[in-house]
Amino acid sequence: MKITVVGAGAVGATCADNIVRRELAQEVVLLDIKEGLAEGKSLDIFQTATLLEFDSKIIGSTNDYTKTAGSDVVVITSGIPRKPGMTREELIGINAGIVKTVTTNILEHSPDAIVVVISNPMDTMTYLALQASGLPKNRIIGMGGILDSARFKTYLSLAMNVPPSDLQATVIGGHGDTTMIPLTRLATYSGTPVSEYLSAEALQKVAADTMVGGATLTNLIGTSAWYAPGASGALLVESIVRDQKRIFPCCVYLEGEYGQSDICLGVPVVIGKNGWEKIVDFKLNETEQAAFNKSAEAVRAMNSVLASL
Ligand SMILES: NC(=O)c1ccc[n+]([C@@H]2O[C@H](COP(=O)([O-])OP(=O)(O)OC[C@H]3O[C@@H](n4cnc5c(N)ncnc54)[C@H](O)[C@@H]3O)[C@@H](O)[C@H]2O)c1
Ligand SMILES: O=C(O)C[C@H](O)C(=O)O
Repeated sequence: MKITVVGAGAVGATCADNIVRRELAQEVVLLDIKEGLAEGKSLDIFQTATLLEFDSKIIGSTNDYTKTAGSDVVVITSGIPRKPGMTREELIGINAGIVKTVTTNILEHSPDAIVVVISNPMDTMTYLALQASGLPKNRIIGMGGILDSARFKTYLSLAMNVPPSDLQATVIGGHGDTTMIPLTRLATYSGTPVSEYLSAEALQKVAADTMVGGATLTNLIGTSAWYAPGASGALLVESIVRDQKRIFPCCVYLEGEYGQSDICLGVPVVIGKNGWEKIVDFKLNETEQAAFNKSAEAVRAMNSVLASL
């Protein structure tokens, strides 16, 4: 198994680090356009092999795509992150060009790869990667919902004072401050609805905190987050390379599912060796479906900007 991570910045390097620690591939390639960055970070990460006892090799490359040839999975993290006060959507102008070029370069050398898109605005970048590549829809997966769901569980855990790993909670819709939909109705604490532990107001606050989870971190750090994003990317890759068939909310191309078409948006999917293999129907109620439709409207408006770039 061979995995490439494009972008050796904060998210890309953290994702690659998680991938080798979990031994998801014999070979991992970290690639960046900035001279020396990917080589340096890869060497640093590989020097932890004897300390952390993993048996995956990682090498770096400055924009030499021949090194990525034959990759089974490629994770795209290249692109600028937002600064405090910005939305993810404001990154479209610069990141669209980067994601398009990277997708083309990658597929030239790894035509069979499954592509995971992390660069923001992620829903639109996933749609762009699908269009630019012409790949079958199942091989393009946007990562955002896994991260947003992890944040949802974190805020629930803090509010309820219970371990995050005992919580099941999912965020669907777009990966944007106003477009994501934390499904509070379906969240459980080991099978029991969380509404039995939290008041409606408390649950509302958890949902609101989740939606601005990325912005909160960006304001605190000065740039956007990377530990949880990198780990989320690696978890998605793990389900692909180990064919685990885990159900994660991911950004995938919809053709009528959840009432939407010709759009990439976050819905629960089964992830396995073929990429996203099946869309799971959560049977949304009227309010949730209305929120999903509104989210789709916003993402569709952003997708339409692509034509003018
Ligand atoms: N989807 C998510 O859940 C999620 C989570 C966190 C961050 N992000 C997004 O991920 C992206 C990366 O964030 P970051 O914090 O790692 O930023 P960063 O600035 O630390 O790293 C980005 C890297 O991309 C590289 N790069 C730029 N153009 C390139 C090209 N053409 N080819 C190869 N490499 C190129 C840069 O040199 C840089 O090292 C941002 O767009 C950010 O918004 C998404
Ligand atoms: O918040 C951001 O801009 C980065 C990322 O999408 C996140 O949610 O952490």
